[in-house]
Amino acid sequence: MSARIIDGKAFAATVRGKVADHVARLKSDHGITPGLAVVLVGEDPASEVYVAAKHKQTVEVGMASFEHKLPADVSEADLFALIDQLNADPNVHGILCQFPVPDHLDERAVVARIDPAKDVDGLSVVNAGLLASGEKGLVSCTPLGCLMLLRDQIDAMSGLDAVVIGRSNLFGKPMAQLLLQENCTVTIAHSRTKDLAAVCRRADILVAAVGRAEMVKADWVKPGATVIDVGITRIPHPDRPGATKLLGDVDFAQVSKVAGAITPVPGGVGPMTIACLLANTLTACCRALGVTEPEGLTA
Ligand SMILES: NC(=O)C1=CN([C@@H]2O[C@H](COP(=O)(O)OP(=O)(O)OC[C@H]3O[C@@H](n4cnc5c(N)ncnc54)[C@H](OP(=O)(O)O)[C@@H]3O)[C@@H](O)[C@H]2O)C=CC1
Ligand SMILES: Nc1nc(=O)c2c([nH]1)NC[C@@H]1CN(c3ccc(C(=O)N[C@@H](CCC(=O)O)C(=O)O)cc3)C=[N+]21
Repeated sequence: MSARIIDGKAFAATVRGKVADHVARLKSDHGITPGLAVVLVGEDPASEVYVAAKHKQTVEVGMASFEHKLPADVSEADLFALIDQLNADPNVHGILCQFPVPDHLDERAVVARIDPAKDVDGLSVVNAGLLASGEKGLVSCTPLGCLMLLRDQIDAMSGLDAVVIGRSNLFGKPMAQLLLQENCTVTIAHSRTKDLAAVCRRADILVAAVGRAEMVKADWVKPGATVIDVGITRIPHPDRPGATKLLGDVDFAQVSKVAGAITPVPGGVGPMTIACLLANTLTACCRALGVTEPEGLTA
């Protein structure tokens, strides 16, 4: 048997379509255009590509996009001055600082400077705490995207065994909280987990977010399980000199023979991340205005 391939690219397009409809309504009913500010420090080529994609998609759904590129040696004080200005700007509803930032800057301090109401990455202590308490906040984009894919795939998540490999603040922890909210029995695995393969084999829902190419093998996967591959490793392309290729954390060729459903890399979780960034910006804008939030775009 071979697994159903979950088309994250197509699903992300429908999410962006919903966002665009709501943006149009906000404009016509309230004269408001939601705005997203993206801050990029330095010249990391991968980050440049992501930031360009975010800008393009933000404009496509009818939102305002504000890009701020700062030199790699920018001082913390200058970066904070920009964030303060964006926090105070009524045309900016969402703020994202692309990570990684250069070593002399502290990511936690950067996140802490962003107004939690505009923290569309959901990384602030306030938003992490709201999620853990089951209250309404802004949820990190990649786990939110995975949740949307899972809700679409699985009729009843309640009572299922879910295993998340990875415990980062950006992904693993919020993903586990969301699965818990769906009444899954959740295990968070990490680099110190004993017999990871056996832990994974229990999972009805297996989510891998490590960053080790193709580490999840077919005999780690329960037959019929839903497998979500978050990991992204960029390697030199085997056939095309100079080009690169993306690999996930899951050995797709083998695991897709065992799983019930699986996300590919690319074209799975990745496109959902940017779609959810736009969804979060719209949500933040609706909350700032005190108008009804769109349905189906939040946790
Ligand atoms: N598709 C998308 O939109 C996105 C993709 N990503 C990708 O997801 C991956 C994870 O990202 P992120 O969470 O930020 O990464 P981190 O490096 O912050 O976290 C990686 C996690 O994997 C765990 N880990 C490392 N080695 C092993 C191992 N051998 N066995 C089990 N667990 C292990 C670590 O455990 P420990 O805590 O013990 O060190 C850690 O919790 C990356 O490849 C990243 O590129 C990330 C964000 C968005
Ligand atoms: N503050 C912050 N928030 C983030 O959410 C954040 C970040 N920093 N730094 C880097 C990671 C990574 N990330 C991705 C976004 C889109 C794709 C994506 O669109 N991937 C496509 C393909 C992209 C390609 O071909 O290069 C796919 O998987 O199909 C992947 C990864 C967001 N991140």
